[in-house]
Amino acid sequence: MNRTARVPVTILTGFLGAGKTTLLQRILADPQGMRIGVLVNDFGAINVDADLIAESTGESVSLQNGCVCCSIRDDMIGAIAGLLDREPAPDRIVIEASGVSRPLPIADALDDDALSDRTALDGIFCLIDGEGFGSLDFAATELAIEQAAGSDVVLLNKTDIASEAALAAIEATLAGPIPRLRLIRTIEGDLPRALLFDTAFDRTDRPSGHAAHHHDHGAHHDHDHEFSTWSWSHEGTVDMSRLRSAMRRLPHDVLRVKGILRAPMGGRIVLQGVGKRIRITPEADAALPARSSVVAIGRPGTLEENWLSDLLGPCGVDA
Ligand SMILES: Nc1nc2c(ncn2[C@@H]2O[C@H](COP(=O)(O)OP(=O)(O)OP(=O)(O)O)[C@@H](O)[C@H]2O)c(=O)[nH]1
Repeated sequence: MNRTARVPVTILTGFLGAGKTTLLQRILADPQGMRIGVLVNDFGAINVDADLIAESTGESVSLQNGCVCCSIRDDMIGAIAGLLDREPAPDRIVIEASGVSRPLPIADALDDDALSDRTALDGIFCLIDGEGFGSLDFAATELAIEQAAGSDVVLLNKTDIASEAALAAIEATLAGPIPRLRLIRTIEGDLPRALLFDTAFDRTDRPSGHAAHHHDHGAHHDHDHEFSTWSWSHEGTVDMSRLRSAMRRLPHDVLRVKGILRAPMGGRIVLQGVGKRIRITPEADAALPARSSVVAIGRPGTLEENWLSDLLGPCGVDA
């Protein structure tokens, strides 16, 4: 790509656990000759997503402990500029927003003086969890719809485990607030590359980030009031059966839990929980992580400060 050309930027958004990292891993597993710069934002203190994609790309930046659409917006602008400055520069950039962020303020940030001459917004994709959407509380449903409304295309994901009735209900729910809804049903974010990149979406009917959702950067908007995160970290390995038992006792108020843990026999254990669906996957061939780390996200005030450490502490084997 010509160094003076603007680098296309794709934004992946969608509520917690909808499948953004899975789609990003899919893109990076088959970059089709492109050098892809990646920015991964995790709302919690530990960026599990960054570790999950780290083996696929050397061109990634991770931002955690805040949301790129508001509290760490300036960090995002600096991080994207940093990606563009790398030698060789990326051919395109993919941003995985945190599950609680709105996409339009991220798109607006590309108009910042530091980026406007160097980047061009390509597409905004919103993943929706076809199986879990119906169980979201009111506020989370609203946020997911807002994310979808601010996107070019909705990827109605997890269609392998969602009922046809659930999928049809989601489509009907989105069609109301989003008159020109473009929706594609997917499994693990799988869609043809031609639909993902260089799509030249018509955005004339889309309001700008600020108009779209009264999103005040700064004092009035702060995800800390909407979501809380809890983290647990342990230097040693983790006992699988105790971990399984702990996850059976995961409080219902937890919206999302994920982690990468040190496996006793070497390798790692990937923990993924979205709502009631928990997946614990031993990956014996993966590199042993430096430590075991788990992050959980829920609503403020629903759980004690130390609940995650109390739950997972007994799973730790050695330090
Ligand atoms: N059955 C099924 N599982 C899926 C699909 N897509 C993703 N998953 C699983 O859903 C869980 C969450 O997926 P992620 O890709 O980590 O979701 P995310 O949107 O990046 O999550 P956050 O970054 O925490 O918001 C993981 O266990 C995935 O393997 C799908 O189409 N079908």
